[in-house]
Amino acid sequence: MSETANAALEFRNIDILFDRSGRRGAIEAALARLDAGETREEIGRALKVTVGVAGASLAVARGEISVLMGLSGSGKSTLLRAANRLNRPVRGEVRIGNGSAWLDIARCDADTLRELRKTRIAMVFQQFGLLPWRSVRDNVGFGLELRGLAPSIRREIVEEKLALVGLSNWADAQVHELSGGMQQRVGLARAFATDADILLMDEPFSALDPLIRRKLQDELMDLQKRLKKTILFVSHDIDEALKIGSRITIMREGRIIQTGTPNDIALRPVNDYVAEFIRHMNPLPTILASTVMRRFRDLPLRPDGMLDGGTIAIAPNTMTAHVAGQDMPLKASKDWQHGSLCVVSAQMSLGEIIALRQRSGFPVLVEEDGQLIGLCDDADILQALSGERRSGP
Ligand SMILES: Nc1ncnc2c1ncn2[C@@H]1O[C@H](COP(=O)(O)OP(=O)(O)OP(=O)(O)O)[C@@H](O)[C@H]1O
Repeated sequence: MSETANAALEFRNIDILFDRSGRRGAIEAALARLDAGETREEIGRALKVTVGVAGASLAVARGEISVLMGLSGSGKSTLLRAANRLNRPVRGEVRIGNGSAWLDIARCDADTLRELRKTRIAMVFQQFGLLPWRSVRDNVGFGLELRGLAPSIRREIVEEKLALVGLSNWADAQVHELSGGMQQRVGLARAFATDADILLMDEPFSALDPLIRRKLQDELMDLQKRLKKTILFVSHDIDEALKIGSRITIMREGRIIQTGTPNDIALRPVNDYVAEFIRHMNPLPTILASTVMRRFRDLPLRPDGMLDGGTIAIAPNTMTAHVAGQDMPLKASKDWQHGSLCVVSAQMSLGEIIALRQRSGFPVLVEEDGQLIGLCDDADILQALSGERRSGP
């Protein structure tokens, strides 16, 4: 299946320009300069037109969390806001699946747009966007009220969404009585209450302190496993992006520089700009066992026919290993007990591998499709942490 066939939302060659000159024809003139290869800065200086986004194409797959990453001013929010036409592209399409057809949000009529915003696309803002004089319950039900749903139906939906975000006991509180983290949960519950299949999240956690922020990231990922929404998420924090994103898009000066899975971005940055972002990341949740490990096929053979892994020798055929002076069975489980070897999936994160290595006291073995394929020992872990990673199969 092509990438776009499974897309719930798709940006195609989007240009978003802001005219500060007030002159007729300024946007057209800016587009002509853009096509001629002028930079955002040159166009801004010559015409007083800001290039918010240029030539951006991105397919957001159904059920994924797609993160837009970049420095301040790189165009993340501007692109996100094109998804519900808070910003209208001057060129390009914003396609949303509508039954078996596609709808262009950039060009649809006002009634269709209103309907899309009410039922299909919900937004969660950094500053929560709550109504402080209303109760938690009334904030969550606000969108439903606008849609004219009867109070009894509203109440039922609101209770359900409050339970989802763990705020059932706070339904009657005023939002100003809640902490920042709780207020953002109200924002989430409000977005879920609309039943929208697409959520736009503009730095929703960046106003929160780091602990609460991490907790809400975890909660969002848990909720997402159950709800399977299509989420477009803006962040300027590489660790957040790598943690929650199924795919990450790096933007610079209005343009998309690279889109890929966290592992792709971390291991195969397309240029120095992306590599610079990666240099500042925390690799623990992102780097996978398949990247950290030494592959069995690269290990030397000992005279007794076992694979020589340094502190451990392995006989994959008989599923045994010789380590710390004893023969031990290899068991395919990530459950650890001190003194037993662990076999983990190739998809396990470096953070988890380190924990297992510490707890078991032995190198961690890696399997894929039921076959043992490699091992991670201290030297492999240190190498991964130092940024020198083995890549490719
Ligand atoms: N409504 C607007 N009118 C004029 N210029 C705008 C408008 N919205 C965005 N811009 C400009 O477009 C560019 C991209 O801004 P945008 O807010 O999308 O960046 P960002 O990557 O989201 O940054 P941040 O992380 O600081 O929010 C900036 O130069 C900004 O000044």
